Amino acid sequence: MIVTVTANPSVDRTVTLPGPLVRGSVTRALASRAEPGGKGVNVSRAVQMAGVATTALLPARSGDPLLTGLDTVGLRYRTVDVAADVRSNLTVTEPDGTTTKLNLPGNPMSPADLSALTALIVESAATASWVALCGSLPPGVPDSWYAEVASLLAPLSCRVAVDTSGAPLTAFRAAMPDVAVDVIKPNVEELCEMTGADLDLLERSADAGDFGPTLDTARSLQQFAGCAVLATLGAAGALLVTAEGAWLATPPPIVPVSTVGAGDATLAGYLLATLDEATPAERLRRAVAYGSAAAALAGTQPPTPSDLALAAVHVSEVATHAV
Ligand SMILES: O=P(O)(O)OC[C@@]1(O)O[C@H](CO)[C@@H](O)[C@@H]1O
Repeated sequence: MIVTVTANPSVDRTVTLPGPLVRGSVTRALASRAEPGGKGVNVSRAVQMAGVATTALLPARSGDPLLTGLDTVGLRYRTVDVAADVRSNLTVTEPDGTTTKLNLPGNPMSPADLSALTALIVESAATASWVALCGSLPPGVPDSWYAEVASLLAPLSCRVAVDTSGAPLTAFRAAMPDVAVDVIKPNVEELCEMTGADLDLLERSADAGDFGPTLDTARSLQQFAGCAVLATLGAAGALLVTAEGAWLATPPPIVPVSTVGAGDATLAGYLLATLDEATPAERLRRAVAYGSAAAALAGTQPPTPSDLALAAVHVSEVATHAV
């Protein structure tokens, strides 16, 4: 059972444009779609499509359109009943796959609702092999909350994954290595936020085909935090650094349609592969196959196993040096 936590879920509205987005003008859009979203929800949806048991934990009032969406796709969830509607996040996609996202802060969460969500996580974790803590935190939730939850989960037998950004990520970084998790999934910007590495340098090197500085940065985070680091590299793929080694994976060429949820699919692929006791290289292969399959789908759709081009993902073991 993979349990996901989305403290700040969303209804994802995607608008498809016929051409490039022109700021300050009226554009006649081609189509729109609305889907249940939020990072943990997306992870759960991909896990569910793979036929593996999953429960998404989230705050939402009974009857919320997000829950109606989850009922439609048959995703199992447990909620803390809150007063306000779940936020809507807007995505605008252009024909070349350029994806622009406008995310709202979410509704303030009361201390009582937060305590109820924390208790629900601990209760659900008792039967979980993984608990994935995903996404931003709504107003009212302290930035340190993920670290608190991870500490509560530490004595349990479940493994813990963290995928967040901004202030909650900074707070989580400050709590490490005392607060231990099993895997953390930063993108390159987040990797730099966590390590103080020079984003410009990493990006310039990557553009020149040299992932060495990114790998070394991920190694230093892995050594500091003691957990696996699954770092996403956008269209270039992802890398995995563990105590045993480091691997770089590049995806097959795809026609990008919407990158929303690609990172969540990547995490889902990684978690699913661990349930099969796959080697680190194969975990990374599955992660990258999931991420690139998600980017080729419209809106926030989760990929299914039949969407994966596993054999076309190139995985190689690479050397790293701590920085
Ligand atoms: O505002 P957050 O919590 O950082 O991200 C929320 C979000 O952008 O993440 C998912 C894609 O990863 C979307 O379903 C959702 O709209």
